[in-house]
Amino acid sequence: MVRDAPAGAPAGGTAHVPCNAPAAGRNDGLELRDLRLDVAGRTVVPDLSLDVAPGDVVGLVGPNGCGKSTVLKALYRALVPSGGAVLVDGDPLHRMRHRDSAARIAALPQEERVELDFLVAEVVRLGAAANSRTPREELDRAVQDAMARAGVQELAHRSVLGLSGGERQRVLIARALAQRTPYLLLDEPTNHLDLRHQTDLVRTLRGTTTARPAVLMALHDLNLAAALCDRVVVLAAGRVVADAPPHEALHPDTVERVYGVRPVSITRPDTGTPHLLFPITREDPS
Ligand SMILES: Nc1ncnc2c1ncn2[C@@H]1O[C@H](COP(=O)(O)OP(=O)(O)OP(=O)(O)O)[C@@H](O)[C@H]1O
Repeated sequence: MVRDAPAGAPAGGTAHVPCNAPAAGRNDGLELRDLRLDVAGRTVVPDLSLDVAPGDVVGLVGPNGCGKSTVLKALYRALVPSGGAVLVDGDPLHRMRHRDSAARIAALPQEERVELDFLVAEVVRLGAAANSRTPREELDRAVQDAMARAGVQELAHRSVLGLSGGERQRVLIARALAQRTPYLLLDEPTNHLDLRHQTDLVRTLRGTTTARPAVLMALHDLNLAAALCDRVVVLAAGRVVADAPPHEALHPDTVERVYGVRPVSITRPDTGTPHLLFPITREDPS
């Protein structure tokens, strides 16, 4: 893997504190154009194009090893593409200074290790400070607001080293939100989260606001993807198999083709929306 530079601290935008507007004043979204991504001498993503419109919540799903995290790493600049380009509101991401891209894109990497003996509030502040476009007098408010949205206010004065897996994940989500960027990348954001905190995260990401950040996130739970996302992109072996609204992208035929498991689609009695059931049984289905 070619490393571009430290990924930088993550961040995001909030319902109460609007995310910062695009630096160039344009609002074209995130555009991945003919992206080729090589990892350890192997092409993991041969030729990928997709868009994330401002304010959209887009899910990236697919089997283990299909390239979800690799795509996100290229977008948060932990990996330099071997071909193609990423445009952020019309500007080439990989030609920007890191301080400029940190004002536009925040990230929650997968399973990030936190090894420094920092207090929770200090970690969240790293996210707020990573965005040079946030005025200094706004930093405290960005930190408090992000901690409230991620439900970590009571942990503010605890060391991150002593937290449970789910608590640590929420702190890293708060750090991403505190960056107040117009684009937010999340790699498996519900990892380690219990049911209530998963529900809270859905509310946080879907909160009604005109300044909501656009989100691109890798997810394993297809029903969560359907509930959360405006669009779902299904990847298989680094290629886009479907890119459509959830009920279309997650059609049982597509799921079976990509995962080798056929779900049953039912209609949820409470919401009237489709819900996939998977045949996990003790019987051998063959
Ligand atoms: N550091 C590395 N060295 C060698 N191969 C790597 C490295 N990182 C990723 N890969 C390979 O790249 C491919 C894509 O990995 P990636 O992490 O993007 O998959 P993913 O879709 O996010 O998978 P998962 O659902 O398991 O998280 C996999 O085959 C993986 O083994």
